[in-house]
Amino acid sequence: MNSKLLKIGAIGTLVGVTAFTGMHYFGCGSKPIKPFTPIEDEIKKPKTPQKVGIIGSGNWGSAIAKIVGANALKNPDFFVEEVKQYVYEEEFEGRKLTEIINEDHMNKKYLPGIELPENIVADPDLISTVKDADLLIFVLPHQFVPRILGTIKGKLKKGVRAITLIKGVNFIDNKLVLISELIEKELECEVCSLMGANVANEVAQEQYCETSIGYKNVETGVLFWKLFNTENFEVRIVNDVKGPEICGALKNVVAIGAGFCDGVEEYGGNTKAAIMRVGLMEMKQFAQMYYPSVQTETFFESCGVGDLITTCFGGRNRKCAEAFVRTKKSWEEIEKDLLKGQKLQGTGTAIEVYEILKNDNVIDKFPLFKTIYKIVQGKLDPEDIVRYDQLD
Ligand SMILES: NC(=O)c1ccc[n+]([C@@H]2O[C@H](COP(=O)([O-])OP(=O)(O)OC[C@H]3O[C@@H](n4cnc5c(N)ncnc54)[C@H](O)[C@@H]3O)[C@@H](O)[C@H]2O)c1
Ligand SMILES: O=P(O)(O)OC[C@H](O)CO
Repeated sequence: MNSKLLKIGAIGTLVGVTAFTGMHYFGCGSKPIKPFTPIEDEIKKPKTPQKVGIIGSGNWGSAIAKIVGANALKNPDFFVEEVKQYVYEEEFEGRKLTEIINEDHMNKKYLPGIELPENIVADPDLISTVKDADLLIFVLPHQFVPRILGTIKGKLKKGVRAITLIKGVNFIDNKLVLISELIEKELECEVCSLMGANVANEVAQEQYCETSIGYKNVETGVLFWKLFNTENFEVRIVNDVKGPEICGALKNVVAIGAGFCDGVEEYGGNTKAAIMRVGLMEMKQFAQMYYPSVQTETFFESCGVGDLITTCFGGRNRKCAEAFVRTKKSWEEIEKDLLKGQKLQGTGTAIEVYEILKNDNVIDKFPLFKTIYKIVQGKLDPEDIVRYDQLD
């Protein structure tokens, strides 16, 4: 990875956007602010150090705990040292997972081999994890979110702010509902999003990468930047919460299509590139159809094209979809065999997205999403992935 080149590019962009966002800490009217990297020395300290709570402790939850724990330790004026992490309790190798994390400082089930900072405290009690938190990080498979929100509703500190790292959407009462919308409605709090080209194991190994934080109020976006940004995990912030979130969910569907492509002998890199290009177009069309405020720039950030590329080459969705073609096993068996307790998100999202589009009578405008859904359901063959525009 030529990180030097990337950094020179980032500095150039910074010089450009600093002029544009010169007033970013003072507010700048209703016009969206272009994506930018905050200037560390200009970041205002919060009145009191903020207590952080993490909800989720899977593969990504653990990788992010490593970053957040280290940044909390490094910035005592901004954050309380102890960071609690809600862990869905289970036994692993004859011990409780919370005990393993707190004694060995490693999540041996979901992120083996990576040391966690000692200020990360695993807690099997959801309420005790969140009740004193000023900043809440949601990082768990999207199917568990409604139950979690029901449990913590009404039990949080006044003024709590949240960020979602969850790549998924909900289909509730025949309507598309984003995770950020669900959190905002249930908890009545401000919500940001963090999405990017971030395969958890690579982030945890401190390989250089970028990510995007979507914010509504710039002060909150900048505070979360401080919590997540590191030398090897470079965050840019975008004045668009929903755009990154929709990209994060939909790229999982395209990744399933890319995996189908990898599983069919006759298809190679060019074929996969075609699926990715059309997938990106459908992602943008979907996002802007449902949320016209989603900005075109968002698709050129790490959360857009960056994440699409990494996920179609190195992600779990891609891997499982390839295995679906090659082994002919069920999705449940593949998830169990290949992911060892981690959760496959793209198949569920392919179904949810299809139901939303079908319900709104616009499914024919999304031929690739429709074809991926049908292959997931066994109604079309994987070879049909390239015939997305010729099928009913
Ligand atoms: N893993 C990655 O590389 C990666 C990177 C970026 C974003 N994401 C996204 O982050 C989110 C979380 O993914 P992850 O990789 O941390 O999780 P994961 O796939 O490792 O999922 C397993 C997690 O689910 C928990 N769980 C199982 N049953 C549960 C239940 N009934 N209630 C509550 N929790 C339960 C497990 O304890 C574990 O923490 C997903 O939306 C994913 O798309 C993942
Ligand atoms: O492994 P996947 O397919 O869930 O993708 C992981 C990340 O979302 C890549 O950014």
